[in-house]
Amino acid sequence: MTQTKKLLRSLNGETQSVPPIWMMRQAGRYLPEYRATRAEAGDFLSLCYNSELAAEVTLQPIRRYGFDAAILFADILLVPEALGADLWFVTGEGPRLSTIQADADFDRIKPADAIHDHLSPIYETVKILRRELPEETTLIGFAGAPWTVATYMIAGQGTPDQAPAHKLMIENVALFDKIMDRLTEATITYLDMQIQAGAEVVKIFDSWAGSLKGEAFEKYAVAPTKRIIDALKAKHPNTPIIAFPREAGDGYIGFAGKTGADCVALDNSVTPEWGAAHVQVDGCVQGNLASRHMVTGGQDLIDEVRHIREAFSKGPHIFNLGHGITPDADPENVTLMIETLRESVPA
Ligand SMILES: Cc1c2[nH]c(c1CCC(=O)O)Cc1[nH]c(c(CCC(=O)O)c1C)Cc1[nH]c(c(CCC(=O)O)c1C)Cc1[nH]c(c(C)c1CCC(=O)O)C2
Repeated sequence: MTQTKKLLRSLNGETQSVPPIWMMRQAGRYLPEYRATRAEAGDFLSLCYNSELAAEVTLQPIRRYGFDAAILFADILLVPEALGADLWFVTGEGPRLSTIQADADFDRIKPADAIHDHLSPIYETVKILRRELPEETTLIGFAGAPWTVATYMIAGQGTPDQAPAHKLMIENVALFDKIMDRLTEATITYLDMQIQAGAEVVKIFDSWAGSLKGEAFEKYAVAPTKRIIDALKAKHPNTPIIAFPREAGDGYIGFAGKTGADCVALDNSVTPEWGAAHVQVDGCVQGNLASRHMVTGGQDLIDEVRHIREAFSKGPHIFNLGHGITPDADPENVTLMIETLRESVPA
């Protein structure tokens, strides 16, 4: 079938002179309408589990900017909560979870197929979005990759170097592997349900992939991602999958081939020229404007958008930031980014 949706065309391998664009964390605190809806919901987690309001915040950046894709509003840490972990957010600091440090902690974790009762509001959000999104807008579902989610489940919070997870990997690899397996199974069934509910693309966020090196990268970033993609492709061969092994560096090379991902998202620790030469040679890439440009704006932003568009112009590309937009971003700079990207390309 020939695709008419702009995002799906890039994911099918088409080179477009103006690439599709969306933005990580495009529904977020930099938008006054997001802050108002979040206040109406009460707090961030209540917003995630309120299907009507979660759909509303997903739609806000589509209405304001006309992005080519909408990403389901939820969080990667809802899966550990559905598996039985306690989860809460500390204002100004970030997530907190009950920790897994011993076998007895793992025994309290539920089986993977027990997550759906808890996550049913998320599937409902997906259904509402498929009804309400403009027909040209692609709906992206997502989950965290097992390694990234495990780092939060083990430490009970975000950590700069993921040390508690690395420590458990060394001191009790059997327990560590059990956590990874359970998360891999849960991620497969969670993404399967999102696709059944109407997600047209799914993205796997491995935000802390960069702290895995060598063999550990192969075992805990590449292998679980491949297992998830193999399982999803067996059921949904036509649903494209974006993988984001953030800050993987050389690990980006060959990642699509090794895992079966249709697109690899690049953070801005690599240059677009490097990404084109080493990653786009294998297929579609997504990225990779530094989020700080959404704060600083100006000619610097314009130059960098043109630079990235040009560097990736020889192959399939989805324009995005290298990581999520930050709360201090100026909404006007997002408009400037989109207008610059969509301006007529000099011959
Ligand atoms: C590590 C991680 C998390 N969540 C996520 C990741 C992986 C991507 C990344 O590295 O950013 C992914 C995520 N989180 C959120 C989405 C929704 C879709 C999107 O807009 O991209 C997605 C895809 C909403 C959110 N998730 C969170 C917010 C801010 C919550 C608020 O409104 O206060 C949003 C919009 C909270 C969150 N959630 C998480 C943290 C560490 C935090 C606190 C940091 C922060 O406040 O920005 C865990």
